[in-house]
Amino acid sequence: MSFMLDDVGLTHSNGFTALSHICLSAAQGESIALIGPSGAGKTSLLSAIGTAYLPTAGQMQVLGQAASAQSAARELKALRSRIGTVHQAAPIPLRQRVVTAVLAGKLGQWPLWKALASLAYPQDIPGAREALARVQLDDKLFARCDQLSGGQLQRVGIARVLYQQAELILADEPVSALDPALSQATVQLLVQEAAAHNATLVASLHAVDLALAHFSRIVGIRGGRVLFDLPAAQVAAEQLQALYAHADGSPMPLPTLHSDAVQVENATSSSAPVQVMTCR
Ligand SMILES: Nc1ncnc2c1ncn2[C@@H]1O[C@H](COP(=O)(O)OP(=O)(O)OP(=O)(O)O)[C@@H](O)[C@H]1O
Repeated sequence: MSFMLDDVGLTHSNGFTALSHICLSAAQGESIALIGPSGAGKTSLLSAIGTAYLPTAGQMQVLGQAASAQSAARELKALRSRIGTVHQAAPIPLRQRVVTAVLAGKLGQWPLWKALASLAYPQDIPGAREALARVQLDDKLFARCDQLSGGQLQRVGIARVLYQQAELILADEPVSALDPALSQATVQLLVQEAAAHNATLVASLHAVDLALAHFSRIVGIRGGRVLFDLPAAQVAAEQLQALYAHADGSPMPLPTLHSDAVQVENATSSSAPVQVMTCR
């Protein structure tokens, strides 16, 4: 088991409940796409699984460890070093060199002396070059991050996670700054790399066609709840209409969906509403 959330809720410090009654688990090596409208709770769910926000209700286990507000800081730090996160906007200091930003993926795994030394002089230049080559950015090895485009910076964030060789990869809109061709190639790369290293991958995506084309399992999130959790081949037009419908139930134009996998344009809305999944 890679992670298991049992009736998890997350209420932020301002009192807003972003997640409720989430029951979700994944076997090690699974690839899961999270889809859902803006504000549905996808980032909150990824943050909870990555232990950046700890659940305020329910139980959670990640990589064999219970993770809660009661967990020791040392245990959480060790756990986080096994989790790689690709952010929508990579949290990379812009004055940093690309090589240093990539090597930062292993700072949590290296002994303190090596981590500090690497900040002064990169400790594994061949490793960083190899990770950058996988996202076609090896020519930028010694460039400063503030000399890169937003899309290139996003790929540096992906190279960092590939270099980290994380057991669990959480990717929050990992291709939001990339053009369609590069988005396709980058999602494919993430899925392939995760599979090659038996890492679990959970990625939130607004591009439903990319999710359906590259991931075997699709989880639909809406209003902080899991609306459906299905093999990609079983995701039908009704599920997508319910997921992206306006609050009053009227259908909303679906986000990017060009794939032949789901013929949503021709779909008629099902009269049976899609039910929110309950834990048991
Ligand atoms: N730190 C926070 N404090 C308070 N509320 C928050 C916080 N983070 C997120 N929220 C709220 O939780 C809800 C879910 O946000 P979240 O970012 O998880 O959605 P999302 O599905 O990732 O959206 P998007 O697709 O637009 O990125 C939103 O209403 C948001 O305003």
